[in-house]
Amino acid sequence: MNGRQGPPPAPNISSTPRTIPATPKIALLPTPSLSNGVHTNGVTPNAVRMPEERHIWLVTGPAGCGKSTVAKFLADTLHWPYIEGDEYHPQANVDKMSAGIPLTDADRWDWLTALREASIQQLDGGHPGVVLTCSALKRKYRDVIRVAPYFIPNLRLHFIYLDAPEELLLQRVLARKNHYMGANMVHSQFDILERPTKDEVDVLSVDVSRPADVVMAEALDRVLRTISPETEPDPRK
Ligand SMILES: Nc1ncnc2c1ncn2[C@@H]1O[C@H](COP(=O)(O)OP(=O)(O)O)[C@@H](O)[C@H]1O
Ligand SMILES: O=C(O)[C@H](O)[C@@H](O)[C@H](O)[C@H](O)COP(=O)(O)O
Repeated sequence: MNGRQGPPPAPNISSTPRTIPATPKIALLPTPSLSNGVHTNGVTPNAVRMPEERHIWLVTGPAGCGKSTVAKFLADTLHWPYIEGDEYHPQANVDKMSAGIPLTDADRWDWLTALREASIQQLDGGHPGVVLTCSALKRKYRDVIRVAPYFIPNLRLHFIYLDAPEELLLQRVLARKNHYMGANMVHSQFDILERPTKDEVDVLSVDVSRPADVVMAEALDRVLRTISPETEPDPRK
């Protein structure tokens, strides 16, 4: 985010074959039988109308992995709101990080719930999806965000984990200026990092040791492949 040395080049996505979903639509579900099995002289209840799926895409990984870079690109391309996690820290957290002191679990809980609530608010406002950045270094932090579907019907939560070795991210943070996260914080993040495990099936992992345009194009492609089923015409209509 702040202090980036100019944005990386926009990726070449002209070959991306998928259609970008626009606004949420209402899906018609098959007409159900009444729960007591009674059919009313051939008259069936009106089709049940359910909102189509909505999405939170959470871009995760340690400082310098490219969360802001990738998330802004996804949000711009999909025309979805973008929530920059760094902007939701209370001042006390920012002061701590600026002084090179790693946050504790206790420092992070309110921040994580604030990010979850901000995402829900955007979806409540009518957006079909939202892109959020948050390092979400531990599984239990990701689990805080995983509560979101409790509050929003038909919400699907997805993580994009931006994967790169510590030495590479250290170089990127060293080159980044004017950000409260100094390079001295990178090691502490890797110290506590719990990489998403295979059973976290809502996580896509992207290798970010490649150039930014390649990374952004791959992230977009994988997002579109994940959400595209509901953009295809519903054969029941
Ligand atoms: N794939 C990449 N290759 C090279 N530099 C990158 C890449 N992705 C991001 N950067 C640069 O690395 C720095 C950190 O990226 P940023 O998006 O701020 O990461 P984060 O939000 O995860 O801390 C920025 O200067 C950014 O321009
Ligand atoms: O751009 C960055 O350097 C990171 O995104 C960074 O700002 C940070 O990771 C968190 O906002 C702090 O919280 P954590 O210590 O939980 O990562």
